[in-house]
Amino acid sequence: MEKNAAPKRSHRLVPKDNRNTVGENQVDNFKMRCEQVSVFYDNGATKAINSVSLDIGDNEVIAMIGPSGCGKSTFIRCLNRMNDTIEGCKVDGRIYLDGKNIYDKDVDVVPLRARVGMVFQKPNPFPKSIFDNVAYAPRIHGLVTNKSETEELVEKSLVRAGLWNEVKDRLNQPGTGLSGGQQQRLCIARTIAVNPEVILMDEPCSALDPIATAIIEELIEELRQEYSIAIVTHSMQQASRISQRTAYFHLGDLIEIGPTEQIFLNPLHQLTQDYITGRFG
Ligand SMILES: Nc1ncnc2c1ncn2[C@@H]1O[C@H](COP(=O)(O)OP(=O)(O)OP(=O)(O)O)[C@@H](O)[C@H]1O
Repeated sequence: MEKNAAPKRSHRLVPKDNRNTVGENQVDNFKMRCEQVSVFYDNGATKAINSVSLDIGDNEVIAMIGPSGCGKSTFIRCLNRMNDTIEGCKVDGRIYLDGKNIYDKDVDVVPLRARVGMVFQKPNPFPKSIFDNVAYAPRIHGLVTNKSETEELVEKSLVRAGLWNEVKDRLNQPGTGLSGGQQQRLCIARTIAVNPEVILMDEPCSALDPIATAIIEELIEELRQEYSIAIVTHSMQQASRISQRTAYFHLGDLIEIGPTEQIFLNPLHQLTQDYITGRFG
């Protein structure tokens, strides 16, 4: 597409007042399947997500976009039950990970959050050494039993997060002493150290400069070869650079979902079109 050219349109757009999801919300090779997920805050007084159904595919990056307050973070927090930690928050619907509903009563959230890891907006290393930041969770989950196994896993995770060369000579220094971009890669190393299947990222670059952002984006593309990644981003450029599919949310509704290129070049819904052309957001 020519720079600044208007998206081409070969169809009538679905009107704004129609809040049914348009586009293909399911994929054949899904890792997670969400069915009619609704989320309420304040003991049911506020509905933040309204019956959202979508799949997270194997080895894909799916971007969640939409105006502030539309429910992107609330939605991805459902995928590893992080909303359980918020008092008065209730989640309805079903979310399957490899065929098992993660909201079933017999699901233990500790191993679930290892399988579905999360990287937050603000890098949040533990107040520990770089080494212990990465070693902490594998030790707790019993993935390592001795020093050499731990060293091997820490190195492997830091290599995969693209941080090893920068920190290998100062592993005993505090993680909090790294730059913001390095801290975020440390948090990614910490997440992948427990061998997750899905990685959730909630605006992982919003606190970073453009160079650190570019490094994380390259890393996300590499990680996709091994994991499924769901990322919330405010940056439409970022969504179009790194994701294969995009989900557009508006006031708690999933308005449109589909291949990223289609969402940005040829959206089906008027609300998506308004958002990507900067009419609100
Ligand atoms: N802990 C909470 N308690 C009550 N309401 C909440 C809570 N967290 C979010 N909300 C509300 O739920 C709605 C969705 O918020 P959410 O943070 O998920 O949106 P978002 O799209 O991620 O926003 P942003 O892009 O600004 O981060 C908003 O109306 C918000 O005020």
